[in-house]
Amino acid sequence: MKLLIKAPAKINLSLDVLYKREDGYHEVEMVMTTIDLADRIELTLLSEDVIKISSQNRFVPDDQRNLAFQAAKLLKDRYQVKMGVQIGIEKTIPVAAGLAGGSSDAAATLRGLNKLWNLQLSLDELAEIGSEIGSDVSFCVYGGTALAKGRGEKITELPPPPTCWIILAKPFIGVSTADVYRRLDLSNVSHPNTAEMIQSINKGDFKGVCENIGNVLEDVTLNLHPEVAQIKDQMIRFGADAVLMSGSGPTVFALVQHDSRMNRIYNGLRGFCDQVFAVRMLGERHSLD
Ligand SMILES: C[C@](O)(CO)[C@H](O)COP(=O)(O)OP(=O)(O)OC[C@H]1O[C@@H](n2ccc(N)nc2=O)[C@H](O)[C@@H]1O
Ligand SMILES: Nc1ncnc2c1ncn2[C@@H]1O[C@H](COP(=O)(O)OP(=O)(O)OP(=O)(O)O)[C@@H](O)[C@H]1O
Repeated sequence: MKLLIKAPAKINLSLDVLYKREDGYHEVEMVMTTIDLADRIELTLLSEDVIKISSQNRFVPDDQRNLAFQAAKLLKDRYQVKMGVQIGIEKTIPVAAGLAGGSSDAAATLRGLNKLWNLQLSLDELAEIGSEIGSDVSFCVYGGTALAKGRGEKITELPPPPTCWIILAKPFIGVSTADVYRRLDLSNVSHPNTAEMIQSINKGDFKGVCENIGNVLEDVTLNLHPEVAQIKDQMIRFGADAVLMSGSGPTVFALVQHDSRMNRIYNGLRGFCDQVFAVRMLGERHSLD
């Protein structure tokens, strides 16, 4: 038996850090949404008690360091599953880019194995298990649009944001999330207005969404990698309605409603960056069927 599951990337429409916690993590408030840029996970049921993993991408570990492997191991141990699985990962989401690629692969593996191993767990139960793998995994289990609190694992569903294009531009660098959080100086940040962002989404107010996007991690990565600021400037010059870095970066995204401007930004950035994508938001949550 074989299952093919999509693992979509996320962007952070807003990312606020409230304080550093005693456990070393940061207490966050983030508005996140899934986008139509996805890895493909192929799960094949094995009768032997083993987890095998493979990926063509040389930046993706093909052993227990892979977050999808960790997801399978966690489910297997917790529910004493005696069957095995072969996990094949076809990567489209850029790696170490602020788009939660590894987290989404792990979340898709949880959703898929729930079916393949007939575990009959709810999305809430899968999200709780996912939180043990990484802070973004719970959100990726649900997908759609949500407010994420705690260290990222406390999820409240939001309606889909107003329709627009998302143009993603990834510079020729990767970023370590732990390093960016470590360098964050909370005495010197300008906090996004999360409540206004949520209100704008609830009202379907595109202008409000554009006015309230913000990410406290952006300046940290911008200082480390000035090319991120250059990409932002170019997107604004080409007519973006709003521009922000996603997560800990370095990927930058533009929101734009007009097709002609989308084309201008997309064509203007191609060649200048490592990878450029023009995609839509997915809007809806994942279902378990
Ligand atoms: C930047 C974001 O991607 C935004 O969505 C997330 O906050 C990070 O999510 P993630 O990559 O799944 O994070 P994890 O794998 O749990 O943590 C990586 C490292 O980031 C730091 N970290 C992460 C989340 C958080 N709320 N506070 C932190 O300080 C910790 O040093 C941790 O060791
Ligand atoms: N399935 C996977 N896909 C990609 N990277 C993975 C995977 N599993 C583990 N990794 C490791 O995780 C690191 C971060 O990769 P990932 O693409 O998840 O970063 P990210 O998009 O910045 O994550 P986030 O936005 O959640 O902080 C990679 O350098 C890689 O070594």
